[in-house]
Amino acid sequence: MAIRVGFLGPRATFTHLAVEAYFGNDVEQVPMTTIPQCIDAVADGEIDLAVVPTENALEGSVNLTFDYLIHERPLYIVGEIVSPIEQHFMVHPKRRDEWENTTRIYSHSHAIAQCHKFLHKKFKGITYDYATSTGAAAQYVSKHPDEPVAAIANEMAAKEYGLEIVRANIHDYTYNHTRFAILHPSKKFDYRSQTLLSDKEKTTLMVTLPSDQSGALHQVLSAFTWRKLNLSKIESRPMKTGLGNYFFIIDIDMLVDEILIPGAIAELEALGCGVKLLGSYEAYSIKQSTMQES
Ligand SMILES: O=C(O)C(=O)C[C@]1(C(=O)O)C=C[C@@H](O)C=C1
Repeated sequence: MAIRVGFLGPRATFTHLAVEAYFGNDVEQVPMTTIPQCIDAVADGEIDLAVVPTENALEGSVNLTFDYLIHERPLYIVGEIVSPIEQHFMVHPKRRDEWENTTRIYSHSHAIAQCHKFLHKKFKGITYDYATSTGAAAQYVSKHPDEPVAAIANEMAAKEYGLEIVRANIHDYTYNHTRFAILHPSKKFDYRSQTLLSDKEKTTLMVTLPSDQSGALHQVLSAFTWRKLNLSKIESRPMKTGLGNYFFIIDIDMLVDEILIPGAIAELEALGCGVKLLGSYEAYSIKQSTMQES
């Protein structure tokens, strides 16, 4: 039976592109409407793996993903896909010649945030509507040919939903990439991409600090520093238990070994920190596509 992979759908989202690039035709693709639905489905065993966005180079973390994983349904990260993101402005073909009269722009909040410079210049004061994904926005535009609405989405979405790209590559900065996590209920899932090569090994930890202890974060960092463990990310998120209560997501640039990472974790625990392993996995990168700016 094929592996079932859920992802933030519908078809032709960036998450879907990441799934296609990593898994090819090997798996059964299961589009879901929201990130929590993807996480619930894998936690409940309805699918084997879920692929969800975690971080964008221009807009930062996808907070919903980490918040839902930390507070609601704990799962492990068993792999990571890093994909280039090219945002295009698209309308229904009926509105091809009047696209500049658009009065409503529809997309995922992250996609809109990645294109603020273009939107500010071309559509100052316009209304934005937030969709569950860029693909959902494109699907909506295709079903409402008479509304003066445009979507921001990728090239696959324009093809899938029969839309016309009237401005390509509208994201504010050329280096625009998003990370996607592959999630599973246990620490390891035996699958290797046949199409992409792994280019990095990572371990992600969640760390809570002991309350009211001066220099605690400094001590946490030094547990990694003196072991020469390279950190590629440290980010704080609210615990949702009170103002000023935060946890940290820390990415270490290596797989869990027998000595260094267990030693750092033991040191943090001795300091009174809470430490949880969120995953130890390989990261894979997708190459840039070829669409040029119009
Ligand atoms: O809406 C999509 O197409 C998604 O896959 C989600 C998402 C995100 O959550 O950041 C993924 C990549 C882009 O950065 C924009 C949107």
